[in-house]
Amino acid sequence: MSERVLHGIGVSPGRAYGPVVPLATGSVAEPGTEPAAEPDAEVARLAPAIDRVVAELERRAEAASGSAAEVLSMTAMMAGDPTLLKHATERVRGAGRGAERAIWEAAEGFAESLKASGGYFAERAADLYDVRNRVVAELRGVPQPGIPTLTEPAVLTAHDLAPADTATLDASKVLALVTAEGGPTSHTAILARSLGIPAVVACAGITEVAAGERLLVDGETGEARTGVAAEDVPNTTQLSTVEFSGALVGTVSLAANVGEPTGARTAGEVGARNVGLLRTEFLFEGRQTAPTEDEQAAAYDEVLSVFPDGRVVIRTLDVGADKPLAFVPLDPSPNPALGVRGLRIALADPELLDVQLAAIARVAAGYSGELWTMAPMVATPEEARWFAERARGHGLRNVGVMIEVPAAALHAERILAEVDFVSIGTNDLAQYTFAADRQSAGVAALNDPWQPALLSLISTVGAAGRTTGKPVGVCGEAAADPLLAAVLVGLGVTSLSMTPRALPAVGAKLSELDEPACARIAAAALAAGTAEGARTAARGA
Ligand SMILES: C=C(OP(=O)(O)O)C(=O)O
Ligand SMILES: [Mg+2]
Repeated sequence: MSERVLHGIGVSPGRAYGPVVPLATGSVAEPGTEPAAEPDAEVARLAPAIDRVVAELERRAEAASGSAAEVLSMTAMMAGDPTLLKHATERVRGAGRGAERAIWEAAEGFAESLKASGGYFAERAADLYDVRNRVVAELRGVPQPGIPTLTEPAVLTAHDLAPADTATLDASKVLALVTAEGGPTSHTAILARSLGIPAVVACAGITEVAAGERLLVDGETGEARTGVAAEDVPNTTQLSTVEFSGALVGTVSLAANVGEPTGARTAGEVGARNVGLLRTEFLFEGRQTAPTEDEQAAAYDEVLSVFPDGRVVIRTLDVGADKPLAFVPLDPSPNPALGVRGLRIALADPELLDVQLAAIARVAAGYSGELWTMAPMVATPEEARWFAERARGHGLRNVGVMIEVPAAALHAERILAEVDFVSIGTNDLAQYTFAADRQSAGVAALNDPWQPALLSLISTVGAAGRTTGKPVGVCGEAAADPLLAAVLVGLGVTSLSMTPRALPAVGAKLSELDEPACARIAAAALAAGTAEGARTAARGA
């Protein structure tokens, strides 16, 4: 077992160790150029094969959610683009190609022009090759390519991953992804980050690593190492629970994001002792009437019982025109992210909020830990005061708001004068800062939490926390990136809440660092001009 280090670009943080399963997806044999005997018959085969591919991709999009669904819908649109069929048809009629060869060449032509455009467009070429391979498989009457069902946890390696494959990965079995192609804004990278799977792209030589060989992958440094014996694997990759010893972690509280009671149990199993964000939408969605105070109290109690001595931050309802509820009358908004959502619903009709606050106050009274309550989508100090008065009126203490609108970040100090704490939602703060829909893969690079402008706003909020002596949390996806977590601490953030599976890696990273180190790393990232530059500068510092 020789030790070899392969270098790529780390695009989704975390370390993993396990056996390699190479993917042969995409390796559809190239069709020959022999002339078609009956051009009309060949042309007639094209449209139905393309339609079946579009249908399959749409089916997968419906089964997926979030950015995975978005990516799959985009690929389905690419497949259904009439120009693809038109160019393939021309190749049958003009050059006498068979249907398989015709679609192959038509897709190749498009892929070449995408590659020539560079950047984001070049990375879409992988999507187009996936479409091509699927259509060829359909024409041959064989199953469309896809990821095999994994029987044990494995590191998946591939030349490149098709979005349709990445989107349907079983995150519980895939330890890490390593591809020879791709870039930081490729779909593989976007989806791996959203699934919390460590990933390395542009890793030359990875396809030569044999099936079954053990690979140690670092999604932050971009290293993939072969020949490492299990007993030599650094501790962090073996952590199954949140354990850390360093001084810094003691001063920064780490917590889990939870979206429902089963999520609370999973968080408890990996050792989380606090919940920094309990999303309460699960109680309200898919029903005809609002949940009663009793129903809500029972659900909150179930979550609290997993963290008897911890701190749980409950966020009040955060829905809007994008996720309408049967019992909340809302005007259909042409631009739902900018419409009536989050606290704005409560401002228009406080009844729903009052029932929720009453339920929270009831469980707070019997809870042995600390229960904090916060409101989403707050834009002004006035709104923060309105919420705080209402929550305190129900007897709640520790009342805060989320900072996810740039206006709130800019006036964080005035907001902190009204409430006991704030928690930064970096997912929405990025979306509103860059005017870039967080659901849209097409603008994912702008929603990169390393963007220096986003870091500037977080720094304003961190400074406000230091001035007022009040806690500043981060509960967006940014907190789950170990190096970025260090930046956030350096910017003045005092608690980090994240998907439970990220806790061991973030805990391990912070335990290596002290406050001056975090401050240095943060200063380096803040001074950078681009997200990539901020990553590189932070790593260097
Ligand atoms: C944590 C956040 O809230 P959500 O993802 O639920 O909008 C956020 O916006 O960063
Ligand atoms: Mg949000």
